[in-house]
Amino acid sequence: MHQKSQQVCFDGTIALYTHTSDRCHCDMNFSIYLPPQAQSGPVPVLYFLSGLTCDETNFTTKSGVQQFAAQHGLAIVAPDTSPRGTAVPDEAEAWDFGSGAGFYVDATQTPWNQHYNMYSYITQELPDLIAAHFPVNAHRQGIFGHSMGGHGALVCALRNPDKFHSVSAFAPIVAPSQCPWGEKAFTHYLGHDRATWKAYDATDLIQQSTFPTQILIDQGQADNFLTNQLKPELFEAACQRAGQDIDLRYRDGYDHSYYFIASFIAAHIHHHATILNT
Ligand SMILES: N[C@@H](CCC(=O)N[C@@H](CS)C(=O)NCC(=O)O)C(=O)O
Repeated sequence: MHQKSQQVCFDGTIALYTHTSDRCHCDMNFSIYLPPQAQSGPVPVLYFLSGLTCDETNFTTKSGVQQFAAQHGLAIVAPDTSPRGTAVPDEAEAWDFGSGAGFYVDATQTPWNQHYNMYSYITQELPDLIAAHFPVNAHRQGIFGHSMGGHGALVCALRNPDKFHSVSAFAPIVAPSQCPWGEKAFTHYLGHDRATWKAYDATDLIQQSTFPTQILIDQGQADNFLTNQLKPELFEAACQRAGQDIDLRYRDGYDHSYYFIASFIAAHIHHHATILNT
């Protein structure tokens, strides 16, 4: 593991790292914010999964999360959104598939299956690496994300409630099997058999088992992707059928951007801190 940069921020540190991933068979990048409380002992850790076209720096530089992570004493880890590198297959002309669009699945189809193993990277390899090298309490982990990363956060949490105790999302893709972004990605990564998609679809998963703590979702009503890609109403209805506690907040006038995320990041950090710090 190699540290590429480190800077002081709100009396903690924000750093960028690269490491060789066993699961993705390439070098992977992540950022980690350690709050000031980490100087005197392990702190809870919150994973943030970004959306299409992003890398490990979008959330770190645009959301303003550090101020609130410092207040509540949470470490924040933001990984890249896909494997990358000259040996990693990509579709250079597509921004919604390949590099920057790993969709947080373990691909089963060639040529994607060798490197595009983001699900097991996020749920196993990365938390193990973070726990081994940083002052975090691996028994107090949460996860959240934006858009494709909101989908990733919901799936990772719903499938691993023993590992992730809190979950929230900004403008998540809640039903990837029922939207163009998800159908394109899943067809290539997972193949044409839609039965295999269910393990990566939050709206399917919530009908099998609920999550022990409330799911918080913020969604801008001026988001260009709301009606044809994100469809939060599908997840909300499935949660109601399953008896899942969900707080879906529609935000008048907000779009899909990091300005929207920055506007509501404080409430998301508070949500996670309330669960992880008790
Ligand atoms: N490239 C797309 C937009 C992609 C997009 O909105 N990506 C979101 C996540 S789904 C994002 O976070 N982009 C990076 C950024 O705003 O920093 C377009 O031109 O319509």
